Amino acid sequence: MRGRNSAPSSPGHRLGSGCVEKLQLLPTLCTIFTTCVGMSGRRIATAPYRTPAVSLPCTDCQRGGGRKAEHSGDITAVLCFTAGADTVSAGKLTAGDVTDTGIAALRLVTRYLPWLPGDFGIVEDSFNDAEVVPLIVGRWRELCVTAAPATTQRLTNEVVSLVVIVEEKFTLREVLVSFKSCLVDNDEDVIVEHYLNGWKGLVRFMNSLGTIFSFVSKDAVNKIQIMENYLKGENGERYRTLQSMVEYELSSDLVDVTKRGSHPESGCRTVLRLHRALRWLQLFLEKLRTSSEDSKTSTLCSEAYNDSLANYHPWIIRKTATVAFLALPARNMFFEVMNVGTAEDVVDMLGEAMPYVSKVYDFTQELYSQHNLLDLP
Ligand SMILES: CCCCCCCC/C=C\CCCCCCCC(=O)N[C@@H](COP(=O)(O)O)[C@H](O)/C=C/CCCCCCCCCCCCC
Repeated sequence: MRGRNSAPSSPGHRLGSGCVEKLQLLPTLCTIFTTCVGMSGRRIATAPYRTPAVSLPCTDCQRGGGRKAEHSGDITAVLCFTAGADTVSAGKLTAGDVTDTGIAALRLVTRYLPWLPGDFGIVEDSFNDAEVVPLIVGRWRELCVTAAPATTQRLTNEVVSLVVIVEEKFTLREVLVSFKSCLVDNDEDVIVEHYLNGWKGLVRFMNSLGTIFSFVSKDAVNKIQIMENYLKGENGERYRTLQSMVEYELSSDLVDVTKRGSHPESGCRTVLRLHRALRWLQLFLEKLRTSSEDSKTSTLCSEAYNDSLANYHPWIIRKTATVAFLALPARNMFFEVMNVGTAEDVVDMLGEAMPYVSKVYDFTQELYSQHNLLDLP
């Protein structure tokens, strides 16, 4: 388990080779299968981690009451624990931090700390690699750290820290704002940080649809994390915009151009993967916007996928994605999760958002095309 000062690692690093990553699709396929045929005993809810409000007394910062109002409303909460180590810094938390010890502690907490809001029995299910990664990329806060109420001492001698991570409900508006604000210099450049924020918002949306898409969000989170590591690194300034990133990486020979070699996770390559996914998003959102009330989101999503991302994915991923799309909620429910208002409001907001998403896509496409980067391995 990592402590406060340990460096974050991407899930990809921990998994090792691509083969291992592909193997990880098997549990997803099983989940999809059991969900679809109703054999799992519990269907995946559309918003499994939502709780109505947070009212955590924080004996460390003493701000429990003050934050109560701030956090009222629909939220997503996840508990994480460190055993015998210093507090897990929220910003440094990765899936690797959640161990069997954490799960055991969670069981104890749900039994002994009745003041914790929400149904954490459900959250417990999310304590595995596939689930925790997406949940930590949202906008969350450390609410209650260390020195939890006396009852904590009944947990176990080992558990010394309790971190409560709260994620606010997704709203399409924040994604719109991110994609809008990432365009600079008369739409001639894209700020990487805001671009990633847009993706983080989308990943949160996807997470709220249930665990079935965790294999997708895991990959997206991995790529977001790679880019954030560059931004935080010593050459972070070079990664501030897409233009500067491309210029820097190409001029410093940091891109594997023909086959994967010494730079398998270059910024250029990583953004290219997200960029291709942005095309899918563009097509999907446009289909959603112009769809009729009885349109099937799974069909819209599938069509958008087949016309974009599918061209770059191997058979196993295409099949897995296609089956997962079947679990997408109906159009009205889908719109509801966007948290914008009525269906008309969603359509209006999509109309407002689309030009920005398109501008970001077009700019990136042009930049990559100019530098022959559209086929990076
Ligand atoms: C405003 C709300 C409406 C739309 C909400 C959409 C939310 C979508 C959020 C994230 C989209 C996922 C982005 C996926 C990035 C995939 C990048 C990629 O192609 N990766 C593959 C190649 O990477 P390397 O191996 O070369 O490093 C990787 O192999 C992919 C693995 C995962 C499968 C990706 C399937 C993509 C399906 C996209 C549809 C998501 C469905 C969400 C439904 C709302």
